[in-house]
Amino acid sequence: MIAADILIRSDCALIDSCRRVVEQPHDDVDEVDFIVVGGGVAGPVVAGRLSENPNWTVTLFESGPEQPAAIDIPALLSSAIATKYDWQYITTPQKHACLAYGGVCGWPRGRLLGGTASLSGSMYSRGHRDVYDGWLRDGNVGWGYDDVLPFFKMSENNRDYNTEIHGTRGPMPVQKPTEILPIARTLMEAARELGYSEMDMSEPDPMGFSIAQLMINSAKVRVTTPTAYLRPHLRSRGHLRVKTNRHVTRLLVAADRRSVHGVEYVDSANRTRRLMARKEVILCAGVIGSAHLLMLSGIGPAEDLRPLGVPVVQDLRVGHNLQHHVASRLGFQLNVTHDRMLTYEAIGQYMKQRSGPLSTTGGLQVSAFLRSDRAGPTDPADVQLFFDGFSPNCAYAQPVYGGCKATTDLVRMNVRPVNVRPRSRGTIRLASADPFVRPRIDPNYLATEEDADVLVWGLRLANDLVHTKALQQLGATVDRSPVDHCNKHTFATDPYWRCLVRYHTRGENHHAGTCKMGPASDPTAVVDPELRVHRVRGLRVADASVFPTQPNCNPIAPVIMVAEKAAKFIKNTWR
Ligand SMILES: Cc1cc2nc3c(=O)[nH]c(=O)nc-3n(C[C@H](O)[C@H](O)[C@H](O)COP(=O)(O)OP(=O)(O)OC[C@H]3O[C@@H](n4cnc5c(N)ncnc54)[C@H](O)[C@@H]3O)c2cc1C
Repeated sequence: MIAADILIRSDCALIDSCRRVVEQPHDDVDEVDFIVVGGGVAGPVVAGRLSENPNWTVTLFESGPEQPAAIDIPALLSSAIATKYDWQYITTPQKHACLAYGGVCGWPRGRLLGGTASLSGSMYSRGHRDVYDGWLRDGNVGWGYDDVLPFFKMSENNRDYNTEIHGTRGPMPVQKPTEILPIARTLMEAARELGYSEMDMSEPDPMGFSIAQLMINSAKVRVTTPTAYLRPHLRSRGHLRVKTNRHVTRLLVAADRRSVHGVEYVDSANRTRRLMARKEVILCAGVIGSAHLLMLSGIGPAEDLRPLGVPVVQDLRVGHNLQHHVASRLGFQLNVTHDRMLTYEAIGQYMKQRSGPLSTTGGLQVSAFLRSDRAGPTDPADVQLFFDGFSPNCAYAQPVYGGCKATTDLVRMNVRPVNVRPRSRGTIRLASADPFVRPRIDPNYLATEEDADVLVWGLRLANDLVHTKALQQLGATVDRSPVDHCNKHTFATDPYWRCLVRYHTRGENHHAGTCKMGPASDPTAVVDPELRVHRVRGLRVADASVFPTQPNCNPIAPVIMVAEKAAKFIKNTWR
């Protein structure tokens, strides 16, 4: 990755390497209008939009550093996982899942500009319209599908579709890969054989298979929100400041406990500092970070905060309602030799022609939204499928994808069924009043039998896919090598799949819900439908933590939509 980073930085036309944030060692102001905490997906959107008003001063704090430029190369999408750019969270031991790993599953989360999207597959999808209509039914006025659609379109510059549901003038480029790999065509053929049709993953009721649209530009460079919303303005907007390597440790709450007027943070020289906000603080620190900061500041469940000596500002259900898509996987092998190696030639080919092994996301070019046998005939999809493999060897990090061995052997792939409408709910709880002690993350995976059933259905389908004529022509064979704990069951029977999902569980990196949005009448709500923290002035939350129920899709597009709406609310409040 270092070689790729150096080369890519030498080409400013290719990538934003010449407009990267330069770290400022000193902070010279004590007060601004708006403080945005977290430079992941949502933070750059909020900061970028607020700074459109030249009269407002805006500071964005990000705990981690700038993105290394090489992360934007499609095939290196997950290369920062398990590095210093990853918070590397782990769950508490689970009773019903992750059993092959002592009940503990890993949670990669980005600690750098671009946040977790910097580690992501860049897939663009929005989820079923009923998810948003459900938010509206629960009292979130202004959040039904017809209300949120304009905010999806506002951010989108779709280069494949110019229809009424897509935007074509927003800052985020969205398109299918220009070079579709033969394996992606084969997977689509396999899906057709099983009777599935092709869809646009952003339809209001997405169902079927698709060559996924990505947040990628025509130069085959992945685009995250700092690139789209911040970097173009860093030079021209002196009132917008992006401060990397600044970890916010708590909110500054007024003596009457009814308003927030700034933040305390630790800078890269380990100095504790304060910045005051004349107007608002907006938390965009993600499902873990935003909940953690609220609880450290006394906004959270009183019964958890008091024993830790944290004075209670507001007793709100922060950290509850944690939702997480959950997955398992079926491995298979193709009778095809691995030709997608991570070499200097591959880097050269990418730099000169934007082609070759580095230019694509491999098997992740294909995805699917499907109804399992647990879903009703008109229900939203409850299964999403991903395909791992056909990426340069070792471009993915070890802990997530199970080891890395440079090889020219036969290609190995995974089909990954994901339960995207899990019923189980978990918690994030404060473990200490010390801001550097991580909170306790309990996703409570597969607490209901229905959640496991959905994955069992997904594994059966994965097995059927591998046995289609299309994949058999490539000599596909399912990996039956012994799987710890499940060998006592006959392969491909329901007891075997049931064992696999509970032992070889994987969190699917899509988290939500720890600062739930809901009206004042909802005792579990943390923010109101304008994203203001209930009963606390000057404080909003805008990121995946506010989703009352998780969209049944990849969450980056819904997070951007939330951030666009947040900016609109704030502009309306202070105009
Ligand atoms: C491997 C992987 C693949 C994925 N693939 C896809 C995909 O293809 N498509 C898709 O739509 N989604 C994907 N996702 C999910 C997606 O990346 C997340 O849902 C999304 O990034 C959440 O956005 P956010 O703004 O809520 O949080 P984040 O992106 O996590 O941003 C939070 C930011 O806040 C910072 N922060 C936290 N605490 C503090 C603090 N105290 N002070 C200062 N800064 C702080 C963090 O460092 C981080 O930069 C993937 C995730 C992973 C891990």
